[in-house]
Amino acid sequence: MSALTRSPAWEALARHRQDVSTLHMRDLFAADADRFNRFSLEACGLLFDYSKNRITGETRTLLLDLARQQDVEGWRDRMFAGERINITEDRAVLHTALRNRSNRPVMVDGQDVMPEVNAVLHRMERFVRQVRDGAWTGYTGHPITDIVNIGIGGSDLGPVMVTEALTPYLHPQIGVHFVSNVDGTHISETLEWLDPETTLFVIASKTFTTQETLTNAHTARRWFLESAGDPAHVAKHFVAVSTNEAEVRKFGIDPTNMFGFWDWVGGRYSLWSAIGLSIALGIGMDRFYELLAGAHDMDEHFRTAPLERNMPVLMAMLGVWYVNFWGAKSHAVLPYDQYLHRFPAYLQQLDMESNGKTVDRQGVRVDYATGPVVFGEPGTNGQHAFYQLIHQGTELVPADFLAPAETHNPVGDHHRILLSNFFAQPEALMRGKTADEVRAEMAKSGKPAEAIEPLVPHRVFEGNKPSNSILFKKLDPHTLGALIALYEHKVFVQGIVWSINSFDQWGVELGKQLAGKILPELQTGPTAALGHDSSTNGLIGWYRKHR
Ligand SMILES: O=P(O)(O)OC[C@H]1O[C@H](O)[C@H](O)[C@@H](O)[C@@H]1O
Repeated sequence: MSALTRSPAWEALARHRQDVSTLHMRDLFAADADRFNRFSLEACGLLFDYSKNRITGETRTLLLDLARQQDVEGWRDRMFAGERINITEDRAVLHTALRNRSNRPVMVDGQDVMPEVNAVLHRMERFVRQVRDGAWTGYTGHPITDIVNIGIGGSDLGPVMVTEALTPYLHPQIGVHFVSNVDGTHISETLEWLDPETTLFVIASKTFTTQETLTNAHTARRWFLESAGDPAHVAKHFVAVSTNEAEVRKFGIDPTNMFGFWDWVGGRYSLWSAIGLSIALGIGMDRFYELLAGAHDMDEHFRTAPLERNMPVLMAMLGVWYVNFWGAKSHAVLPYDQYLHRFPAYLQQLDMESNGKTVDRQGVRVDYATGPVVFGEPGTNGQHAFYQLIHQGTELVPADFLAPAETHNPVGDHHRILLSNFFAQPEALMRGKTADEVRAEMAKSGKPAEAIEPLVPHRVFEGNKPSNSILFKKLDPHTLGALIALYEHKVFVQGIVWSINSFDQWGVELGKQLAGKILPELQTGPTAALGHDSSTNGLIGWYRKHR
């Protein structure tokens, strides 16, 4: 047994789990009119209601005991202080420095990184202003009308999610597009509508060695040069965001057109760095600073609030409660805001790439579950698709519901209807419907009792399904920044509790290596020998015959 599962705080929670196994939230609410006040808090413009969880006051105390036992506060302070907590890559973890609007010095190896962070922000600011004002022109002298961000993973999901979320703030004359997939369809369909004379490509890659991104970038350059002819024009139409100047040069982008960042920024935490350039080009630098300020507010809350009132910590510990003590394998994120339609996809990388680990920081296999499968869709769409399983399936699926009080698009009754669903679903999940309630309801139809009875089990909802509700005034840059940082810190806290390193992603490598080996095999004739398992050989063989 691992030290964690033998630890006093863990064992106390395991015992407590038995004590509360028969409690129903319906009864907890009935017994305590003040439950909402006791289990909700507001910070950074977000209202976080966690009263619809299978918890009592004692559960919260015991969960926070576990957080303290695992030294969440110590690790948090070490992260903010720039210690090399990413031990497998020997790196600091400092995305918080990128949005450190207080400018308090942040030291890495004895040097304050804030002057460098601010210098890049200022360069971005100048460039963003030029492009948005039409002062930066293409090779024929026309202003830029379209930005294409080419990147993948952290160099795509953050920028695309934020740009979609902040659509109401986008420049009316500049379109922002994202190409990530190496499937030629993605770039072909994007370029189809664009004019090389007025298109600016942002090649976003921390390493500048990612196969998908470089393949797409080369295709974009070929497409551009078909019209522009002279490679000297590339300078007006291609900029790079990277930590790797040598590779940027090799690709043919002048370092004066490169925006840098640092190895202490993880890919999935990089939207706050120059990787956010496409966001800033879309919404403008002032709005980008508001996004950073929202995240910084959440950083300050996370850093200073006592654990009992600390939103990311509470959220994280509720996740631990379900994953480790109730056997939940998944977690749903359900934004009732169409602009947040890529938020679940973004969180999949943030959460699953960070905490999808089987060994602890010492390299020892863990004997407890780590990160859940994260999924989600905007409400109300999900309600008409997969909510059935959350309501009546055998799996326990804790869910986060998110919604703005105010909409950017006040058309007719839409927002009230949307919000009525946002309020109804968590209530329904919590309350459920008893057999007697089903009978009473069905009796109103005048059906005889013997016809009703066989149908009753199908219509019973057990209820007691946990959810968090997050409400905010309006989805603006500041609020979005706070919301993203909330989830970042949630994932961090969980990684600390599980004693894993949330900041590497070695799991991604094996597939990359094998793809590299297979690529040349796809170019050879149909009978060339293959050295894989019979399934992979069979699949490649079929492809060779049918291509
Ligand atoms: O920014 P890049 O170096 O191109 O990396 C892009 C992405 O690919 C990698 O495989 C990692 O799994 C991601 O964490 C990363 O964000």
